[in-house]
Amino acid sequence: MQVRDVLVSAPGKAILHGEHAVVHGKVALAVSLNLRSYLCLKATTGGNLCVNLPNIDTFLSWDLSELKHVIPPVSGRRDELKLLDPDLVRRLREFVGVTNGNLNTSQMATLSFLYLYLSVFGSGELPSLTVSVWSELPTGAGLGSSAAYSVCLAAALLCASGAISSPLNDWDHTARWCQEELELINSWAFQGEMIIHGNPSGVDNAVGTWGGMLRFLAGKIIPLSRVPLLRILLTNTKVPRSTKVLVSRVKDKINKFPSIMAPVLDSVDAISCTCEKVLSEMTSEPITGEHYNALEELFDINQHHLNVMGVGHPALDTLCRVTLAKGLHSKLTGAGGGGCGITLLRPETSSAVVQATVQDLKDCGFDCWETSIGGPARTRGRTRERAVQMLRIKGTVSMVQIDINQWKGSDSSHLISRLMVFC
Ligand SMILES: Nc1ncnc2c1ncn2[C@@H]1O[C@H](COP(=O)(O)OP(=O)(O)OP(=O)(O)O)[C@@H](O)[C@H]1O
Ligand SMILES: C[C@@](O)(CCO)CC(=O)[O-]
Ligand SMILES: [Mg+2]
Repeated sequence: MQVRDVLVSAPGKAILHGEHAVVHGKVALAVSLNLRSYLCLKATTGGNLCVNLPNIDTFLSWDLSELKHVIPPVSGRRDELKLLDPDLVRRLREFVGVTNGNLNTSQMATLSFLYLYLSVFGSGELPSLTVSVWSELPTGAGLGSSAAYSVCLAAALLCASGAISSPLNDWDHTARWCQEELELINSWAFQGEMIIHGNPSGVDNAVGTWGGMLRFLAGKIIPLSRVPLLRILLTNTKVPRSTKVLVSRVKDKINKFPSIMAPVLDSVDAISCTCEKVLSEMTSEPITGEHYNALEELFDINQHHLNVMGVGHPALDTLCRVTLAKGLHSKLTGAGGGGCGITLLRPETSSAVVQATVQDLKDCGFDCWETSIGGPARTRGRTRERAVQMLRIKGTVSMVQIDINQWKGSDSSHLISRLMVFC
């Protein structure tokens, strides 16, 4: 089978409000980050499937003749993408040698890769490929690394199989797919997330696919086009955690104390809706200190709720305390239990205060960096450099032209060069 070489990229995300509650049908607000994952897929002739995942030290190769036996006898192309094919999952778990018990980092990534590969190509001839994924995102830290990985896999495999087009745009050296193709990528990425998370809401893969800021409610995705550009600090406490474990911990708590937890989830829902309203006001009227006061208070209230849900961590408490000492407000982002937190910076926050806060957080052993989220949706009518920069911020899943020279001088050139080592 003839497949095309593909290089794709998808962004990570930060959740402003609604993590965990969104799994239980409440509103979440999430936004893409200018940190991305990159995937290079190359057709080969060796009759095998190779995967290189340098972020998690995983380098594997299988004979296609062995892999063919994993495909269930009645497997065909599935249009219902809301559930996993249990037979294929069971066979793959046997194939990777984990029939029961939890999968480790490498096994989860491998299983979701093989699941998507066999689902996309399983009804025809299996192509010989090398797939390499490299990410700027910390793995398993709350910034949507699993979703960016799944979105890249879905986009590249669908594109290589011819199920979606491979549009390329000379103007900014990236290309995006049409709405229908993005929906297909998103639903396949959701399958990858199901293998990694167990019970994902779908918010992370939606941001990885569409980028920008989204309101997500029970699978319904509403892009928020009118949002202000916000300065934030992202802090990685470096405490390892697993989204799957944390999501199931919250579920257990809800089952144990339904009447106590239901109002907490309702309150988080109201926080997301209130935040959305404040953000919208900030684009339609002059921004005042009151807007920032409200955003800060919403961070504080939500952080308390997340502690009540049992997904806090002493390192996250430290983050909140250290930033508050400088007058800044923080909350965890993503699944919590460690991982990353987000700190809101006000327009008047001086660079001296930012630098001192970053230093204090680094002194706690954390990684910390300033970035921005939100901002206007348009990327047209800008210089190429500005467009590339905006794309990294707004960041839909996109196809990237493989000619590295064209990226010289852009932020991404060194990343793509590193990725090419594996291609
Ligand atoms: N660059 C990568 N290469 C291979 N696998 C990855 C990569 N990034 C993430 N993964 C897979 O995703 C898993 C981490 O997913 P998890 O959902 O726990 O964290 P996250 O997505 O970073 O955080 P959150 O879901 O809170 O946003 C890893 O154990 C690994 O299996
Ligand atoms: C914790 C969670 O709400 C967000 C993880 O980034 C899980 C999910 O929505 O799938
Ligand atoms: Mg995840």
